[in-house]
Amino acid sequence: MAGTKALLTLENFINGKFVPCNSYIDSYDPSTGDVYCRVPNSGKEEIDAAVEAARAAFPGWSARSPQERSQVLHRLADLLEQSLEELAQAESRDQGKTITLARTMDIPRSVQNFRFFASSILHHTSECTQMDHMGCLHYTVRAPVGIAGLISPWNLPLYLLTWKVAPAIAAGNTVIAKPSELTSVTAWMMCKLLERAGVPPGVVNIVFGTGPRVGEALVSHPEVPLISFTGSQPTAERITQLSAPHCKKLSLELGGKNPAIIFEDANLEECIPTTVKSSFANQGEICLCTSRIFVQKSIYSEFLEKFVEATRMWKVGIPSDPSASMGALISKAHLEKVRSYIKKAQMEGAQILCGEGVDTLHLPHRNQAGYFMLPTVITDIKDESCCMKEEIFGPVTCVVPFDSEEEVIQRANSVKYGLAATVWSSNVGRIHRVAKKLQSGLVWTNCWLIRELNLPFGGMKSSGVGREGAKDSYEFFTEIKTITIKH
Ligand SMILES: NC(=O)c1ccc[n+]([C@@H]2O[C@H](COP(=O)([O-])OP(=O)(O)OC[C@H]3O[C@@H](n4cnc5c(N)ncnc54)[C@H](O)[C@@H]3O)[C@@H](O)[C@H]2O)c1
Ligand SMILES: N/C(=C\C=C\C=O)C(=O)O
Repeated sequence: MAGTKALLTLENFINGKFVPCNSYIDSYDPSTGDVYCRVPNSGKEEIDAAVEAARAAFPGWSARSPQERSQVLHRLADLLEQSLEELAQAESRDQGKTITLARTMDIPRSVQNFRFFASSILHHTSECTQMDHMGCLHYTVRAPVGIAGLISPWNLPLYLLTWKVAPAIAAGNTVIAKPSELTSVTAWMMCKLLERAGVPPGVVNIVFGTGPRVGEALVSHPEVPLISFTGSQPTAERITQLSAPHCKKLSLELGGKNPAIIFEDANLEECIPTTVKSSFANQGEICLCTSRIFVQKSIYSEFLEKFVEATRMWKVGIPSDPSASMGALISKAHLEKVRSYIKKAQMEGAQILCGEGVDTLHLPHRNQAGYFMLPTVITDIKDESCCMKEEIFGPVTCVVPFDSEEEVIQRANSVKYGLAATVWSSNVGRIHRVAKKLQSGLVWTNCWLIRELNLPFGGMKSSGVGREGAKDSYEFFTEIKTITIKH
């Protein structure tokens, strides 16, 4: 345990109050490797207190009209926006991402999440059917489920936490959220704004700590009927097991092994910079990042040369450097895991064209122990290699050639995941055909990560269960009832 002097110390937020914890976990600054923060190491006791608060707050909050709840969400969005710079600095320091990404993506999107659900909650309708021959009218009503358990990962901390909190409370639930123990700071900062936004005590409770301890206490609690989880597939398996005895409602947003398919008629001027970004944005730590690039044979050499050149321009720097394209990875353990994949690829005879082990990374003296690595491009690798099958979740991408449309679809689909794919071609017919055949919850063609929040977001196969979005999140965070009136 590090000395506690000058360390930022977080507290749980339960029933509208900050509450200290009996024990704490060290949290590291990824750019230096130094401990800089203490995160509550909560457990069952804290979950019990949060459940009590959420239970007490539920009748009042769920009885408010959608318009009243919407106003509260709008106020929270405004307050987050007023703190944008402070939140961006904190997110960048806590996660290792560049300040530019935190300023332009993470925090603006967190604001947008509240604004979006504040608006969408006002526009849902229900179904009604007539059965005149029986003298009956049938209709549906929806009601909030109750206490929602929300578990989020470390890669887009406030972005993904608010993507769950906003629809859950908009629909009238009360929530207990557990952010990743590796990146808890911005969630704690948001708690400071809740009272001013008009969120009543107990509506949003945030309990910090590790997955096995506080995460499992939340998932196992019999009074939490619903769990919305974003994270890895092995954790999802555990959550599914723990939820099964209670028949909980589950939403699981998991990992990916996302292909980019580049046909010979692709516009390479747009495709190359976008594919560098889709491979290495946020250090490759986005579930939607490209990690398998299939390039049609006739343009393979040209693509590879230009792609490697563009990757070498992708600057790795300290997170606070506004000119950096990539910061530090989340942890020492994760850095080692990512590096181990590169070693395995080398042992299998693959070629590392740039990055780790090939180029030299220059860092300021005080960042030498930070968790940095260069964006790395692997080629001459078999589809069966673990680098082509498993989620690496780091700045590593593999480039391989293909001959035909049919072949590339089969190869792209040959992994257990099915989250996001990109397809590059100027042939509209082909784009529609290929997009339809890919086993992927999301397909971006001639672009990447353009989000339309109204539409379903999520993966198929081992990438998850359920979808998030305006209608999908509303349906998940409510229970439907069919009522029949005989007249
Ligand atoms: N599909 C998506 O939308 C999406 C988005 C972001 C990240 N991800 C995935 O998340 C993973 C990276 O995030 P991670 O390493 O934080 O994932 P993780 O599964 O290790 O942790 C995610 C969250 O679950 C908690 N947790 C861990 N063990 C738990 C347990 N036994 N019970 C309850 N909670 C537990 C963690 O503390 C954390 O809050 C990658 O696989 C990535 O693809 C998916
Ligand atoms: N859930 C979303 C993104 C997930 C990214 C994973 O790392 C979103 O954009 O809504």
